[in-house]
Amino acid sequence: MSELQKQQCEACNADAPRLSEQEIQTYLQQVPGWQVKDHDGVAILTRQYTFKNFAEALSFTQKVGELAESYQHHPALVTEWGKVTVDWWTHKIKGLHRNDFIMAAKTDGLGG
Ligand SMILES: C[C@H](O)[C@H](O)[C@H]1CNC2=NC(N)=NC(=O)C2=N1
Repeated sequence: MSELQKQQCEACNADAPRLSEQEIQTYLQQVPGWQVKDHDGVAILTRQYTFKNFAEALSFTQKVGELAESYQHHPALVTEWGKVTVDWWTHKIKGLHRNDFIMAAKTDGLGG
């Protein structure tokens, strides 16, 4: 299990600072497969997982949903045939917080 996977999300409020570009680059190295994309000026951490069929993609989506509920930190999820796209960001700060990288590492731990 990676260091990020073991960490807990801390409560994040609107005053929490967004990660700097340098911090983002450092954290990205710890979650191979994840990328940062820009959505209307908001940085989002994204990854696609592939599966054999729709049922497996849906089952993984459900697991990510349960993880999200347990941490009260919620991603955008797109489920397609053989594919799930997971986007993490922190709505309250309109950008990336360390929590998003922790959740990305925990998502990888679900065995997608
Ligand atoms: C009250 C509740 O905990 C907040 O609105 C949470 C819900 N889930 C969340 N999920 C994410 N990804 N970012 C947030 O800022 C966020 N806020």
